[in-house]
Amino acid sequence: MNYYPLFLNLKGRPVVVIGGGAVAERKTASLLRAGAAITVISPSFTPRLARWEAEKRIIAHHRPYRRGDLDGAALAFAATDQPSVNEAVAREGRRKRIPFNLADRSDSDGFIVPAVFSKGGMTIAVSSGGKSPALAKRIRDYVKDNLHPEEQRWVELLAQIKRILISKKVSPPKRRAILNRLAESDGAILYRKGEIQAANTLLLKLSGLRRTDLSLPAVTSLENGTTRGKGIR
Ligand SMILES: C[C@@]1(CC(=O)O)C2=NC(=C\c3[nH]c(c(CCC(=O)O)c3CC(=O)O)Cc3[nH]c(c(CC(=O)O)c3CCC(=O)O)/C=C3\N/C(=C\2)[C@@H](CCC(=O)O)[C@]3(C)CC(=O)O)/[C@H]1CCC(=O)O
Ligand SMILES: NC(=O)c1ccc[n+]([C@@H]2O[C@H](COP(=O)([O-])OP(=O)(O)OC[C@H]3O[C@@H](n4cnc5c(N)ncnc54)[C@H](O)[C@@H]3O)[C@@H](O)[C@H]2O)c1
Repeated sequence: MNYYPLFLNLKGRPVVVIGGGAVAERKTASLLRAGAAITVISPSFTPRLARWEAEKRIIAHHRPYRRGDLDGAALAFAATDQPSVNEAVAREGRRKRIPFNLADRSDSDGFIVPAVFSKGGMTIAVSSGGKSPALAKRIRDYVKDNLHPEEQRWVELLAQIKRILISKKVSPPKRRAILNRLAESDGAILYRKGEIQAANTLLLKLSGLRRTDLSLPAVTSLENGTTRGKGIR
């Protein structure tokens, strides 16, 4: 199945999780990271879910799912060990046009959740489309292990440059060309090796910006990290 990948802003949005076991706990953990307003409904809860309830990080209803539980939800997750209950949640989602996730199906007509790694401004999401979640997890771990911390600084730097180019009203095609050139360059590798001067020269050359344009905190903060040298001036 070719699912459509996207990144949702769930900050403050109501999300319902049906089930209180290991899988519900994992889905809830990632929903908490996204800042969703989470209600978990289940007769039993893992210790971690119970702790989140005690800490008021989630709302918990200690009872089985019943029709109507999805009312007002932006998203719903069915993660019980009862296929008939999960299917009932899906039916309610379909009827009310609330996107739903079925944890016990690999060919869901709802949405599926990828294996995710997120740090700094970069998120890596890997999906096998339901074929092998274990493999998606392994590939995510491989990318994670090979993503150098300097890459995360590089993202911040490119974000700064993008904002400067927009504020200077550089035309969109020119902006795109500059930012693609920078993303494809060896800049991150040079910073990683501590070759700050060479990296700065490359960055200024490719961006077409002047040194004075880049006297921004996120850029100069390169001086404070693992890299040595004088940073950008
Ligand atoms: C990525 C991750 C995200 C998350 O859940 O947060 C996720 N599963 C993870 C782990 C994992 N899941 C399973 C194993 C055991 C090994 C294996 O089976 O491979 C492991 C590995 C482990 O536990 O170590 C078993 C399993 N999973 C599903 C079924 C039903 C079925 O296949 O029929 C069964 C059989 C149940 C049974 O045997 O009864 C179904 C789904 N699991 C998905 C996502 C969606 C597809 C994503 C995709 O393919 O891209 C989908 C379709 C629906 C959904 O849940 O969204 C998360 C990584 C967590 C992390 O980040 O570390
Ligand atoms: N998607 C995945 O990543 C993945 C991974 C492993 C297993 N699974 C599937 O997900 C299911 C759940 O896995 P688990 O390890 O969390 O199981 P679990 O046994 O730890 O938890 C099941 C939870 O469902 C709750 N529940 C049972 N009936 C309910 C009802 N009527 N209303 C609300 N909650 C109810 C139980 O109280 C319990 O909290 C498995 O049966 C399996 O099919 C999915």
